[in-house]
Amino acid sequence: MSAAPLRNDCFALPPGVNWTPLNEALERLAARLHPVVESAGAVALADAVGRVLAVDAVAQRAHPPSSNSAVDGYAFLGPISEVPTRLPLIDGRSAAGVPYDGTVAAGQAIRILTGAVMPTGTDTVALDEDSELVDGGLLLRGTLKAGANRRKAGEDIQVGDVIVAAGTRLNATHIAVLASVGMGAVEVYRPLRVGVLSTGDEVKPVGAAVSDHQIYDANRPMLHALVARLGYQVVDLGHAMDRAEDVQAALDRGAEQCDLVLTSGGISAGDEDHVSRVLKRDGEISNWRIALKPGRPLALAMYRQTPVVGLPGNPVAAWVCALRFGAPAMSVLAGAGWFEPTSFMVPAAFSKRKKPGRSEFLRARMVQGSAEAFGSEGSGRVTGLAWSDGLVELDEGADQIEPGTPVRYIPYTSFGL
Ligand SMILES: Nc1nc2c(c(=O)[nH]1)N[C@H]1C(S)=C(S)[C@@H](COP(=O)(O)OP(=O)(O)OC[C@H]3O[C@@H](n4cnc5c(N)ncnc54)[C@H](O)[C@@H]3O)O[C@H]1N2
Ligand code: MOO
Repeated sequence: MSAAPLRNDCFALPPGVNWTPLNEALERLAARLHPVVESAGAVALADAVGRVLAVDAVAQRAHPPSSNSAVDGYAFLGPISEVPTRLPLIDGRSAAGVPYDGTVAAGQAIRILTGAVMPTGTDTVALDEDSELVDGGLLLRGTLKAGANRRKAGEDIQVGDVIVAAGTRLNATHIAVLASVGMGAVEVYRPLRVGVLSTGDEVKPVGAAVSDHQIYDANRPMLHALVARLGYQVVDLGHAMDRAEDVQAALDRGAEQCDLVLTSGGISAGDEDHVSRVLKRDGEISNWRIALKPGRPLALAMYRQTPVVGLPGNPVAAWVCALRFGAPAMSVLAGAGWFEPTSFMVPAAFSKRKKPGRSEFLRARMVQGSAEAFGSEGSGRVTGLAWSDGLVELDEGADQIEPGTPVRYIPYTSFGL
């Protein structure tokens, strides 16, 4: 079954909306999107990491499947309330994978190893370290509650439990849970196909011969790496010159091959901003004027039924917008739902005067519990990207930041990186 496409007017702004606060813009975007991928059927667990679960995974087996010992020691019927207590040891033992198939009478004990099934008649285990063996019997000098050191059957997972919910992007921890109940395959969505397009007459691909008036394309490799790391299928739409035909041809390919297209550059109101122009002419574009630095010019458009996120050309602005808007948007389209990145209030290790009335993102990194900010806020300074391990998000109201002022730090890992 194929998923419904987004509506053409899905990014339209209400009349009269001018500068939109960041949080409002994010809420509005979250509300406009829905999943566009369909189930890809079952994939083997070994191939499932990074994929998004399409249906709830329901346990067909309990975990643990039977009561077993958490420790190496001696099993018997508890409790032990009077000390010292002597219990005769029976001949036999229960080991992991080799259960004891007899019954242990009340008042007797049996050797047991970690992970071994509790023999019939036992419910309690004394640790080796708390046990003394005297004349072939077990001598206990401490009391023990009934059930001590025993893991009950099904205490972790019961048959019928939803162990991983639909919409979860599977990581190693989910794989462990699924494997623990023997699920060898899971039903996942097909990966989201994300097109990446660079624009601009001055932009040349890495490897090309360049003159001083030209720059290497940093955004496309950056966005490729980001999209791939987030678990999506990258579709390289290449680079378009500042000509409507070029941009249109690239967007046409994007609309045919992708669920979403990320472009960079050419979206402000300049003479050569052909991305905006083509999207306006042949699609439905909405220039979201977000009260945000960097990343003011963010264009959201529908082009031949395909959403297009027009990122600013400056690499730092493209990065910030791709993370803060792009990553949660792609997550919704891919079936994994919108997310707000986990953030931490930490003391600033820097001073800054900020214009109130807009949100700002600084490239930041944590050093000894405080957030340092990159020395320059220039949106073309790519070195600050690699220097940083996250962003500091300053809200609209913030004005003067001093060392020690609490600021919101968002590690890059919070975006799924
Ligand atoms: N009069 C105004 N001019 C500008 C404004 C404004 O509000 N009024 N905003 C500035 C801001 S902020 C940004 S960000 C840029 C955004 O403009 P575009 O998205 O149209 O981007 P371009 O003009 O095409 O490029 C901006 C900058 O980035 C470089 N670039 C572009 N693509 C790449 C790439 N793939 N790899 C590396 N660098 C790239 C490009 O050479 C420019 O230097 O507009 C400002 N102007
Ligand atoms: O989006 Mo622009 O970079 O604010 O630098």
